[in-house]
Amino acid sequence: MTHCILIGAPVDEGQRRPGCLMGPAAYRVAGLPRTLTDLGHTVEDRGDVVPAPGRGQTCANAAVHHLPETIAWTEALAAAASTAMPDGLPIFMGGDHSLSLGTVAGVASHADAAGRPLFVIWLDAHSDFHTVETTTSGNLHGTPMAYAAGRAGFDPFPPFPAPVPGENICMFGIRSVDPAEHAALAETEITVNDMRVLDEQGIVAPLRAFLDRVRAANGMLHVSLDVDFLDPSFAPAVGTTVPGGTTFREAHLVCELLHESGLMTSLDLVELNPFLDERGKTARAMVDLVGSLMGRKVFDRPTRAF
Ligand SMILES: NC(=[NH2+])NCCC[C@H](N)C(=O)O
Ligand SMILES: [Mn+2]
Ligand SMILES: [Mn+2]
Repeated sequence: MTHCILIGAPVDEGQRRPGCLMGPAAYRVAGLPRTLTDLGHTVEDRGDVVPAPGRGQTCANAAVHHLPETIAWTEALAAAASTAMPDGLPIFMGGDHSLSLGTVAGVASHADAAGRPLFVIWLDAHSDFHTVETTTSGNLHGTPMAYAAGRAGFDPFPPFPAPVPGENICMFGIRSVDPAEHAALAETEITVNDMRVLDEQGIVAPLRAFLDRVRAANGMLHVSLDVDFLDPSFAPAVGTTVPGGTTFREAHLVCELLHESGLMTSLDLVELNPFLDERGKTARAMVDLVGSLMGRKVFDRPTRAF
């Protein structure tokens, strides 16, 4: 039994397709709280985070939009995350992926204070490894992984509290990487399990290899699940669809293995844009995946000893 803390993060400023701000409401309507209580967990809904007004920060990259608002979200969500961590498992209901600038910062400062290493698994079509200086779209939802890894180029932001070492980061499902991200990733120890790796090796071996490392280090594990990790055929409600995503079964297998590991300590659900959905099917698919992440299975089998 886990105490689940729902935190709404209606962030829309990190991209240009309005609608992600409706995400937290869609998760509630699609039955996220009930799914968790049916699995025997307790649920506390802390409502939606409200950021302070933006303070007018600027940067040299003219493409960047909504910088002050995104910094305000980052500060508010980092505070909400570090406050929630000692109380249970925070589940951040987004909101676009720029919300992870804040959630991972808050989780990282908690892990640092607890003296435990933080690991991050990034379930996404994109690497989100731009900085404020390198993004060409100017959409800051393309930057949170670089911020968490401690890349330079985030001057207007608060310094990231305890940068996550590249060895502790695993990207999964990747199939869209911009040239500047590619060059920067090549300089890191980050594991990039792109779709080619998953096509060749399947889900289980690469995921278990990472989870074994988290366990061996007694690490905390932040899971960041972007809707576009999923194939758009069953999860269309996202502004940045990329064909060739994980199938329904592959995505559930990822979630089942994460649950079996018992390692997840915080979760982001990001990029759901209910305005682009078809009768709530993507919201429901995401809620079902959280069910698998939190212990729903078809049959109980003895879990593999890690
Ligand atoms: N969280 C996301 N969906 N990110 C998509 C980023 C796409 C592209 N790399 C950009 O920077 O604009
Ligand atoms: Mn993303
Ligand atoms: Mn993405």
